[in-house]
Amino acid sequence: MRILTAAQTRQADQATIQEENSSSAALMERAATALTEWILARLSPPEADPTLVFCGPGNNGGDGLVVARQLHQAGFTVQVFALPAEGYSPDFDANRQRLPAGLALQTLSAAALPVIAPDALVVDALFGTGLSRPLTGLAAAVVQHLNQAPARVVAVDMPSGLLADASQPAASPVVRARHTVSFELPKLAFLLPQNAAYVGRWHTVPIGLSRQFLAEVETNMYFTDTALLAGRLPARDQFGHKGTYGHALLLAGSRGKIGAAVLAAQACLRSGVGLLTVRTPAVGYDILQTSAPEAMALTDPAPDFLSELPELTPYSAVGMGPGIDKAEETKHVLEQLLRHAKVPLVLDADALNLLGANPELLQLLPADTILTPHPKEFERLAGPARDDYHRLELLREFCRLHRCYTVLKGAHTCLGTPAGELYFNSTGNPGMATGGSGDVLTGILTALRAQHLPALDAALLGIYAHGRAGDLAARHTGQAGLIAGDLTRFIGPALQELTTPDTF
Ligand SMILES: NC(=O)C1=CN([C@@H]2O[C@H](COP(=O)(O)OP(=O)(O)OC[C@H]3O[C@@H](n4cnc5c(N)ncnc54)[C@H](O)[C@@H]3O)[C@@H](O)[C@H]2O)[C@@H](O)CC1
Ligand SMILES: Nc1ncnc2c1ncn2[C@@H]1O[C@H](COP(=O)(O)OP(=O)(O)O)[C@@H](O)[C@H]1O
Ligand SMILES: [K+]
Repeated sequence: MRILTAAQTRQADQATIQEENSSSAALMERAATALTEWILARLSPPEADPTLVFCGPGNNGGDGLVVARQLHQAGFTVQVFALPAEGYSPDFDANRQRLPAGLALQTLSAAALPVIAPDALVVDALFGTGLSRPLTGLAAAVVQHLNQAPARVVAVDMPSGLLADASQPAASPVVRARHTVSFELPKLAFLLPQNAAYVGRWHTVPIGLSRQFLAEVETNMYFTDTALLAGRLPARDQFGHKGTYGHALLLAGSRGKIGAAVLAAQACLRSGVGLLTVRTPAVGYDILQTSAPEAMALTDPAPDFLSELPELTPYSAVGMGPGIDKAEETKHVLEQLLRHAKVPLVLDADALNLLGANPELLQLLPADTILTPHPKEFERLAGPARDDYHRLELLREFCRLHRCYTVLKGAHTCLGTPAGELYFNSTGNPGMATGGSGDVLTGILTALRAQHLPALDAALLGIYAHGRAGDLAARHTGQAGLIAGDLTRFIGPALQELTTPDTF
């Protein structure tokens, strides 16, 4: 699905209203009803007693008024408050009129902010996508009051004070929500680690925005879901043989880190590759042959680290990095690889650190190479970022400049493309924050590239399947108990879910 800016979200509302020949009040009623239902599905009136709804002067506040009315009608003990303002949006005013007699709208004042009991439910409907400047005065005081209260906060559309798609002004307070319930699509702000403390757990509820608008709106940001992946992974050919599915080469491992080579090898084998050869230093020979007997071992003459690039002609893709070292000889191997490879490359870990330490090598990067840095490795490649938004700018620029696909790993791994698109991943869990998870991803990506998938398809499918394998594995192990080797068992089922079914 697409990720829209705040301005595009307003356009989506307008397009929907026009297409349906309805009104903004009708859309507000629908959006707020979806939110009320979200609450009703989770809490009964005694579990949210009292419920305090805080409304701002715009349509976010209007949503709050509708939610207050509906929860009151559903038997909740509701109190509803509004910020004083010179003017309120027309739909706010209309919904103020619709408040039932037993539910008076109270105007907030700095001198008498309402007491919030620990077991209260707070609905934050102060500001949404219309926030236009930093919060000051009473609005800022109310946000701070909510943040000091021990109660659970559900934010409507956005935690108030947070911008949907740009960095926060430093001194502006932001509501720290337990849950943020947004309409139809996630906002960019939800996907960035720096906002996690404000957004809490985020959810989207469908409100029937125009399908046509959402399919056609120009954007370069996407949230990767199964719809976006449909048709990208072909079913296996009935008469396919091991030659059909490519021959991958992994350059991996050093003394003490042969495990990284094993993990990448097992992941590669589980991702459908026809043949796999693994080049490790000599110390890795017995280990690899024992723990991944399906792979061919091609050992380097050096005992402890990679020192020579093997002949590349047999291979249809090469992955380099898991567990290698930053030895001068290994840098030479990387340089030779970049100069001579005629097949797709995947670079990870110390291959990236070697690139960062020797930026002249970046000029040799073949087009469509996939790089898989975590944020620290990315910093070594592209320099320090001021914040998460700036890091995305650096990512776009880096991919454009080097015509590469860069997988910036994290909770919502972000794939940058040479065309300037950003794809945020939707699968995975914190159980995957464990040594070796990244090695598994390199194995998957190398296998998909070896099978002749285009770089974009391989990266999108590989990142998604890696996270999905983590989600499937965690059902058995729990998040804390998950280790990288568990991921390899579930890559097959994850890829199977994404495989294009045979149609009649
Ligand atoms: N598709 C959607 O996303 C829908 C969105 N709706 C709601 O509409 C909201 C957007 O409504 P609006 O555009 O009216 O915007 P908001 O209600 O988010 O805020 C705008 C109001 O706040 C004031 N304001 C902005 N920054 C301020 C500041 N720093 N200090 C004090 N006042 C400030 C503005 O003057 C204006 O009155 C969404 O967040 C959502 O809750 C729904 O009602 C309908 C569907
Ligand atoms: N909180 C999380 N939620 C989802 N995925 C995560 C989370 N933490 C880590 N991951 C995933 O686990 C992998 C970790 O890779 P990396 O940092 O290279 O680890 P290593 O070098 O130990 O293999 C990445 O693909 C990342 O996206
Ligand atoms: K809000």
